[in-house]
Amino acid sequence: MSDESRPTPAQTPVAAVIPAAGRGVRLGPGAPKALRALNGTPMLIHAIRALAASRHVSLVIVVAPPEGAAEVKSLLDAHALPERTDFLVVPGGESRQESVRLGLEALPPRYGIVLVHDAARPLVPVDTVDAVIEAVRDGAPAVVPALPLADTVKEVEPAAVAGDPEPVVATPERSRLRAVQTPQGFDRETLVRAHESVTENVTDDAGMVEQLGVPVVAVPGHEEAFKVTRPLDLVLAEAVLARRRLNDGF
Ligand SMILES: Nc1ccn([C@@H]2O[C@H](COP(=O)(O)OP(=O)(O)OP(=O)(O)O)[C@@H](O)[C@H]2O)c(=O)n1
Ligand SMILES: C[C@](O)(CO)[C@H](O)COP(=O)(O)O
Repeated sequence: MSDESRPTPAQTPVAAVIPAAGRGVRLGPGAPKALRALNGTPMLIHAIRALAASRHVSLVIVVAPPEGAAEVKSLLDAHALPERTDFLVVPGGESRQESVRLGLEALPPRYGIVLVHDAARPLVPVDTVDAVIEAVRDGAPAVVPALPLADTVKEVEPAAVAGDPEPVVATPERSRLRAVQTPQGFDRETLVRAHESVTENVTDDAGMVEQLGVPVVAVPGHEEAFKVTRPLDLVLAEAVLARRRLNDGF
């Protein structure tokens, strides 16, 4: 692409990949986590709406449970979603990492900025999404939303048997630690390179970019962007939705 036809950072199209192929084992028995309801609407639909609420996001790629792509397509057809956003559904893989990679493989060439957002973080506010996009547009190759910790964190020697006492080996300085959320935002080339070259198991996409030696920056996250992981998180998510309804006056 010549310099003249290359989009400026402010024009670079933004796509979001939403990995939604996990089972949700920690949530307990039931449908795949992303398809479970929050106030009557599937968690995945909340997450899609949260990303599509950003006027910068013009494509959302949903990575569905491997056998559930048709069901997810029907769900998208059955729920009101912004008309200015395009949607694609692809089947996911065995791990989050593989699901994100499969989502990236479906990404059309014109998208230069990619967000990766857990379906399990259905309530992320649009201001957080936009803050991540803005930091990438300002030149950061990888951006994570992050919050300071409320708890003191200990590093332990993990017990061989769950529940056994674990020797504490270190106490990292809490003021330097952050709990990292999604959406994480990337310059497309950087994220694709990370997924092509990093094979170790990592728990987030920014961790893969760090392994390339590329800098990652953190911007303020939001307490409502928490991850629905265990049953108590469902209670909290429904309480947040109830509070939003009250605040919105309906
Ligand atoms: N093979 C997988 C595993 C996870 N995910 C997605 O990655 C996100 C974060 O994962 P997590 O919250 O751990 O979800 P699960 O893997 O479903 O949870 P659990 O570990 O309790 O089974 C979720 O949106 C989940 O659907 C995915 O797309 N493909
Ligand atoms: C990507 C993530 O949400 C950042 O906090 C998190 O690492 C996902 O971890 P999980 O164990 O796969 O839920």
